[in-house]
Amino acid sequence: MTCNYKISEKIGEGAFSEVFYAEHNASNFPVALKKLKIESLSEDEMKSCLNEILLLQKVNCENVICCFGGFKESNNYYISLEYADAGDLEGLITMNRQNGRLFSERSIWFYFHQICAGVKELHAKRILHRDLKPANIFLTSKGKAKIGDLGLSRIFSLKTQFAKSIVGTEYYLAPERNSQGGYHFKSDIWSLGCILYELCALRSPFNGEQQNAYALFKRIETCQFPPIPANCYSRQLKYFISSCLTVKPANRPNAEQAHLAASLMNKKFETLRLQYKKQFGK
Ligand SMILES: Nc1ncnc2c1ncn2[C@@H]1O[C@H](COP(=O)(O)OP(=O)(O)OP(=O)(O)O)[C@@H](O)[C@H]1O
Repeated sequence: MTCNYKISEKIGEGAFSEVFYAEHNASNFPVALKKLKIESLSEDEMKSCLNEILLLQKVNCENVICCFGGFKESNNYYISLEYADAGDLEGLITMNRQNGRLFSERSIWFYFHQICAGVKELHAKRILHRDLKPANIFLTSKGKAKIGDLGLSRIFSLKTQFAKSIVGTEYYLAPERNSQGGYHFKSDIWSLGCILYELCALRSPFNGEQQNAYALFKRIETCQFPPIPANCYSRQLKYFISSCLTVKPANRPNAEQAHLAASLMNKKFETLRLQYKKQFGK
């Protein structure tokens, strides 16, 4: 695949890539083109990267950013991804925090059940995300939430962990990541719990004021987090958070169970909304 895209402005940058908005030459179809900083990859990492792209192309789910493929051009390697035109969940959470506005429970389940659908699909394909967090949940103007930045995080994980220990954003890591337990499917479920908590509290559960890495690991290991705002959210929502944020991975739900429960809650709140609209006309 050669470069069939008109590349426009840079829309973002990560530790190992720059991302550009681009349009397919023939169809004008918009994509996010991720240009990998190849110099930061060894030959083996590059090989894993290519394998990963093949794997990602097999994922077909409306709640996961689609990977169209990769190509090399003039010593640069690009990955072509579905373009999300409405920012990411972190941006939305920040906006609510700045405006002093909480998400309604209906919006929380609306986004969260979609995120669970994406994780369910990845886990069904035996793919771990490893870096689920609001910044990696992309949004579209049609109201879709899509999990992005996956797969590559597997290759970059060691390097990224190093990068993150510098900037200190390990708030979403499961306790077993800090021990011999290693990372597995239930670690992604822990991260789901962190995201659900953050949608309610507008801050991550383990993001304490002025804490060092040791204090953070301790809080994660002992599962200490402040309660979500009182009297705003249902018992089921609080239960969902605590079942994901459980130190023993075996006690957390799997992705299928999480998706089922979140979809039922979404349906319940959507029905309530429709009933309200019928009664009051708004
Ligand atoms: N599919 C996409 N659609 C729209 N914007 C995107 C897409 N993918 C990435 N971006 C934008 O590009 C930015 C950088 O993304 P990238 O994946 O390179 O790095 P990151 O995930 O932010 O950081 P790091 O890789 O260091 O963890 C994102 O924050 C986002 O603004």
